[in-house]
Amino acid sequence: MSTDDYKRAAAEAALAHVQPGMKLGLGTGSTAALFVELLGARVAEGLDVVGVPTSEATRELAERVGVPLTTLKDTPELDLTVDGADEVDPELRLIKGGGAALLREKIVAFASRRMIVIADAKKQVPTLGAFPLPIEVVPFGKEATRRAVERAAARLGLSGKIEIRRAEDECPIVTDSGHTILDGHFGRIDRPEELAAALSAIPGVVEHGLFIGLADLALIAGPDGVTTLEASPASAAANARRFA
Ligand SMILES: O=C(CO)[C@H](O)[C@H](O)COP(=O)(O)O
Repeated sequence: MSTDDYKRAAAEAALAHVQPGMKLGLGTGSTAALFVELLGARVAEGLDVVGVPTSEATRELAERVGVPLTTLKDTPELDLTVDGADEVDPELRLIKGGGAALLREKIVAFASRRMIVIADAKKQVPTLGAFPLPIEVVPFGKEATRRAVERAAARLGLSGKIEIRRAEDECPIVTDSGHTILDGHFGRIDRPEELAAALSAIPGVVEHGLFIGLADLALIAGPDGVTTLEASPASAAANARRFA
């Protein structure tokens, strides 16, 4: 089976968690796109759900395959978000943002009672950081912000280039919310919580791609089938407290 087959298997497994009447967060990326397509087929068969897309790309896809959409303005609390990830560690901490949608992805995940991550087995890692960490920054002062990120990372013993993500024409890419992405090539992030806090404290950093305490379940598809990883009871309880 190919990686795409595994992505599809993970997306199919997530469909089993969708109940009629649910308000869903719809992730971004190739794996999440497969989920949206499968969801569209179920909607065509009569499934009644509504979704909030985490990017313009997902909005366009959902419209094309017939998934009814809403907004966080009209539907500020969601039942379940299904999204992909660039890396998943054993504690269900994630790196996301390879598709530059991390800001909306995190807002939507945070507005959801549950988040299910769908991924092929290559995304499963013992320690986060081999995938460059996306950091969304305001374009104003981006070089100063890049240097501040570099210093904050160095204080945590992290080195490695921090690069402005560029399109093929060499211009900085622009996210759906009009921001720039920095990619931190840290190699290994031993203390993601500390890095997350340090990044969040930098003016100009809008959001970072460390998703900690958001995922409740990961459905990881590989040669041995789909493996289900669950968040620790403490993490699940912290997630639930968001709506208490
Ligand atoms: O975070 C993301 C987009 O911002 C994606 O979920 C992540 O990049 C995984 O994408 P794919 O399923 O294509 O491997």
